[in-house]
Amino acid sequence: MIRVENAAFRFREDWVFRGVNFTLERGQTAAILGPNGRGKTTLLKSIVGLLKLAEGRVETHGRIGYVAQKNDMSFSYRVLDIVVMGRAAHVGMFRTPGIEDYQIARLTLDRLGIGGFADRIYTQLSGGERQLVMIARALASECEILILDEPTSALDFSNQALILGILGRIVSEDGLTVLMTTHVPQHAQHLADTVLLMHGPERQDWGLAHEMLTEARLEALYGVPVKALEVENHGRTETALVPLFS
Ligand SMILES: Nc1ncnc2c1ncn2[C@@H]1O[C@H](COP(=O)(O)OP(=O)(O)OP(=O)(O)O)[C@@H](O)[C@H]1O
Repeated sequence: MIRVENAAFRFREDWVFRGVNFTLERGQTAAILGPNGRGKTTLLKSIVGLLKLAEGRVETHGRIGYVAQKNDMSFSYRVLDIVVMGRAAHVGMFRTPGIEDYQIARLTLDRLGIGGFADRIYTQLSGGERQLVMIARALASECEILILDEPTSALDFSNQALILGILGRIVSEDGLTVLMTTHVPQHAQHLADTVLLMHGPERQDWGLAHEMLTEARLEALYGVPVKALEVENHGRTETALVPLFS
């Protein structure tokens, strides 16, 4: 569970956001959308405790796994060792990871379909491959809350589908609570129960995904026309949200 009450943050005198309120229940998924620079990353960092709110409070129940937007690790670690780092909370101080930690790390890589990366050097992977490894590291921590900052931004269509599928599965199978940012309304529509639209420092709209992800609300958010098109997907009728560029 994540509860955010009256949260506000500022860099020097500039408010990034004020009066953010929402409660994300255990086992639910929420997506945060908004134009660049509206404070999505800052809000996530405030929730995981990397930044301190100027006002308000955050309450979380359960271990948090956090996947940051940028993961420019410069050390030439093996992928398996990076994923094992996700086990830190289970390993304890002044101890080294054991066989079970390595087994869990390997199983997590397999679950993401990247078991073959285990012995590769992280810095030699592509941006999308690194993103998958960072998600594996967070999942290996056996977290109860997974917080992801644009988890699909560097991924091709096939890996977007893979990650959306995995996130959907871990919510239904493991009961994880997931909070993610995205610039793709379609991804929010696919995964999220609830959505936070960050318009600007004083305006954030929180509500059920189908109430937030509408043509009118997305047009107001991004300032470009958005069309909701009905499409067939595996026998189901879905709405595809498409921005129109002039
Ligand atoms: N360390 C910092 N010092 C001062 N201002 C900052 C700092 N980090 C971020 N900001 C500013 O805070 C605002 C919010 O940034 P943030 O990265 O949270 O936005 P975002 O919505 O995640 O953007 P994007 O979609 O581009 O990732 C921006 O105006 C940014 O310039």
